[in-house]
Amino acid sequence: MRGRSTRLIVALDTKDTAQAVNWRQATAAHAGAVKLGLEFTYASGLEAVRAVAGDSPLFLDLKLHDIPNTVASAIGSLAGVRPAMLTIHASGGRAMIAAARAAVDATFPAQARPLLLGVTVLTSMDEAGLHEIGVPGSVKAQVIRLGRLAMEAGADGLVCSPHEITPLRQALGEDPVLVVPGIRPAGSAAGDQKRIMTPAQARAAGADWIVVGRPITRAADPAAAAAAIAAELAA
Ligand SMILES: O=c1ccn([C@@H]2O[C@H](COP(=O)(O)O)[C@@H](O)[C@H]2O)c(=O)[nH]1
Repeated sequence: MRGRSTRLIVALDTKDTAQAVNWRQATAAHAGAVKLGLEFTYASGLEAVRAVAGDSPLFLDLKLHDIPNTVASAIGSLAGVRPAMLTIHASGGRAMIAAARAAVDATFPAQARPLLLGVTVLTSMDEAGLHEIGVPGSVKAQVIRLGRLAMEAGADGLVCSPHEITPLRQALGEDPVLVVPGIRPAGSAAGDQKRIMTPAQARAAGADWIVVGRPITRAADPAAAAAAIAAELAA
């Protein structure tokens, strides 16, 4: 068991600003950060992202994936958003990750620099899905391959499923910050997620952060759902 605690990020996946603010306020006592991603940002823009995040640390999950120059320029456009974490796809390759690293360092002052996280294999993919896109072997091997590449090229951490926390720690040690979606409290629907665990299982494996969306935001009482997950993490 690692000495680090596991904190909750609530994924505010909606197009609606008022709804996102409601969820943030309802869950703030139980969450360490909020996630805003493609759905909200495309619908409402970066100014709304900043406004919704308010005082909460912001996990800006835009999963950038393009040529190095374009990714670096996109990061340069995020100065006013002040994220605490931002994501790129590790499959964009070494040069893209290195360009993202340089852009983060150039864009943000040291004391307000977001963690740069490499998304490894999406938690909605299983081995069959991976083979279909031409990647042979296991999900675990691909996550370790991309995780190692991302860390070598300058990432601060990785996005992975709970199933790869232990293999990543064995391969890369304690340095990478591991942000872990694919979390489902016992009894909640998996939906499109393929590689899932409960909050307690992800904590036991050593997640730094878990990312939870629909089990909270689609619950009849989002505040109670977030409180239950926070209690599971603290138990
Ligand atoms: O591999 C990944 C990377 C990011 N996500 C994001 O996490 C949340 C999960 O939401 P749920 O509703 O709890 O499934 C969502 O915002 C994804 O974009 C991920 O699931 N998997």
